[in-house]
Amino acid sequence: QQDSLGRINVHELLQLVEPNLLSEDNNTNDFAPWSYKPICTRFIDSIGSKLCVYTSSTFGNYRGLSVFTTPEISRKIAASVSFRSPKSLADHALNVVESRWYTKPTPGKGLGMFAGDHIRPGERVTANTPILIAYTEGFLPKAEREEYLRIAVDQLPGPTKKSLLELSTLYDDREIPIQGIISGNAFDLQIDGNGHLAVFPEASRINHACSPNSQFRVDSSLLSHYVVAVRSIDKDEEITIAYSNPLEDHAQRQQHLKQSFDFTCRCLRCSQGQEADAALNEIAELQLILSDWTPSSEASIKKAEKLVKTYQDLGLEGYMDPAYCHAALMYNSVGSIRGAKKYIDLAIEANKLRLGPKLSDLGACDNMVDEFQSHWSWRRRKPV
Ligand SMILES: C[S@@+](CC[C@H](N)C(=O)[O-])C[C@H]1O[C@@H](n2cnc3c(N)ncnc32)[C@H](O)[C@@H]1O
Repeated sequence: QQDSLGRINVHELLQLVEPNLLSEDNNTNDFAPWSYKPICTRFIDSIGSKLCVYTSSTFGNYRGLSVFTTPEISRKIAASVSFRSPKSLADHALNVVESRWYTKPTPGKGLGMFAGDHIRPGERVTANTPILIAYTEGFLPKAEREEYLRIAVDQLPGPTKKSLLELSTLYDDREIPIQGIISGNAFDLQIDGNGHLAVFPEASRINHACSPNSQFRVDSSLLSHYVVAVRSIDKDEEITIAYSNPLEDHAQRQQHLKQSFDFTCRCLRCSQGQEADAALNEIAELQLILSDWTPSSEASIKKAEKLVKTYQDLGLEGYMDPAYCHAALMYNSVGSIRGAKKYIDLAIEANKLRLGPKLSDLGACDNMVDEFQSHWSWRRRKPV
């Protein structure tokens, strides 16, 4: 039976799955912190493990969480600070029900999320724990994966299960509805170096734009997902994030969005088509010049300021840290601590917004704060 699983049809599979649902441990009822006995697949050679469904009905202030992953990863999740200390979730204001936003239908994009009030740049829009996490794998037959995911969803608390099943679906395949929902709504979550897909139902209602007014980030150590405004958002304005890299050109963005999310983007930038790519080319050109440290370099303060402005004009406020870093280096390289300080502070702020408070990857700008004169870039260029 094991060898033929990949070839049997769904009806046969449905009869097979029940007896094949192996309990991880038949001898004890002690599966805390999980609320149900884990239900596992057989050993999957390519993963080097079985995969099991684990559900906590109480995690995240009784919002609940189901996980389909390996026993080893489930132990890591259970040992994480978010599981051991519910207070840590409160400390980070996670799963707080706020009236900062509401959802309503949008023309051509399904439901969308809108600002219930004016939201300032840097303010949080959502901050939540996931309700479903699934190990990313392509080894289980889809129908079999669906069976386990169905159990994962059925074991969630009623309102949480409802919020998941109401989400939009990427493909209308009645045989694998949960996978349709996951494909259309999940965010990547790395746990212990292993890819997982995680569903955060609030953020799932946020539509895409290529000049988004908000930015998301996932904190795997705290099992949390944040959406933060990157520019001022008016009351009743739609809240948007980027599903694809906004620094890619029009064709690349459209291809990614079509392939991964099955829609054609008609946002302001996309409506200008390839014409808007000229600004991206200008960014690339300016960055190349500003990265040239040879004596014949054409780098200048004017070009650094132009780079910052081009990012802003494209509505890429959430992606500004490289531009600010170039500007900080440029000012420092002509001995202007004032200019360097202004831009390094902006670069750090933008970087934290994008990657979270714990991470810092400023590349060439690293170690510049308060060390302007000992930084490698100090007076590297002749003032013009
Ligand atoms: C994560 S959901 C976003 C919320 C969704 N609109 C809903 O009704 O629940 C992703 C799906 O929303 C739609 N969508 C998101 N952004 C869009 C856009 N800019 N243009 C058209 N459709 C969009 C696509 O169908 C996409 O697969």
